[in-house]
Amino acid sequence: MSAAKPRICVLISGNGSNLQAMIDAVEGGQLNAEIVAVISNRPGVFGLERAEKAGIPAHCLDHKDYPVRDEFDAKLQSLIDSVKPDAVVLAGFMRILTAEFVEHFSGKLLNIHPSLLPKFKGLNTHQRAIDNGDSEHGVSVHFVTPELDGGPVIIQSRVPVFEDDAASDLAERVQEQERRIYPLVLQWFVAGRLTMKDNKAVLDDHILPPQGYASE
Ligand SMILES: Nc1nc2c(c(=O)[nH]1)N[C@@H](CN(C=O)c1ccc(C(=O)N[C@@H](CCC(=O)O)C(=O)O)cc1)CN2
Ligand SMILES: NCC(=O)N[C@@H]1O[C@H](COP(=O)([O-])[O-])[C@@H](O)[C@H]1O
Repeated sequence: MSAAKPRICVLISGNGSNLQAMIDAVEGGQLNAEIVAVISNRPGVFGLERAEKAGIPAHCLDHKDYPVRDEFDAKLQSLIDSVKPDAVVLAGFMRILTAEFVEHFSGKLLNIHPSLLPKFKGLNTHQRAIDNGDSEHGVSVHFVTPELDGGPVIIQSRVPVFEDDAASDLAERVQEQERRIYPLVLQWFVAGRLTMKDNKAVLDDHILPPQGYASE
């Protein structure tokens, strides 16, 4: 009998391009895990269709049904616990999570953020980089902590910003890197090579620098 694979629960809010990269990596053998559930806080998003097409249980927990943030997070936590994940992966998930929720999943809660953290925490990162006149931008994968986008960075990938870039152009360039690095990080995690210790990201027993592992 084959050993059970590490279990990943993915949280989304929209298109699901990062989810699709994970699905493709599982199906292609680059990610040795099982995506056991996809949960969206918004109904009718394409990411839910991607999950259903891949035969993955897809759930919508509409945050609009829970005006109180703590109640939404408690319901979300209970749903996630029911699938017994080894990793909880935020992939375009657009809700700020309460400290209680984050602590409950501490050390196995990851996020991908479309900026070179600590620059541009929060939203609208591509337009902010353009407005700031930056010549370089990128993406960070990090462990999630209660501080919004403040968790220890695991890896970053950089892209150029061109003078005639619109935010959509830059987003496309960044998302090409996202699709490359997130499955890689998840494989590190499910293989037991990546952990969070004392609010630091540790890969193969080496504490990673603030910018994380330097991706080519
Ligand atoms: N406690 C934490 N929660 C979350 C983190 C985190 O690091 N700590 N990462 C974010 C992901 N994220 C950026 O990568 C992010 C998501 C959402 C928001 C935000 O302002 N959300 C608003 C609603 C916005 C909307 O619905 O369009 C809100 O929750 O009120 C900022 C950054 C995930 N959560
Ligand atoms: N603050 C979180 C955030 O902005 N996440 C960003 O949402 C986009 C859509 O993701 P998706 O195509 O995987 O749904 C991605 O670029 C991701 O970095």
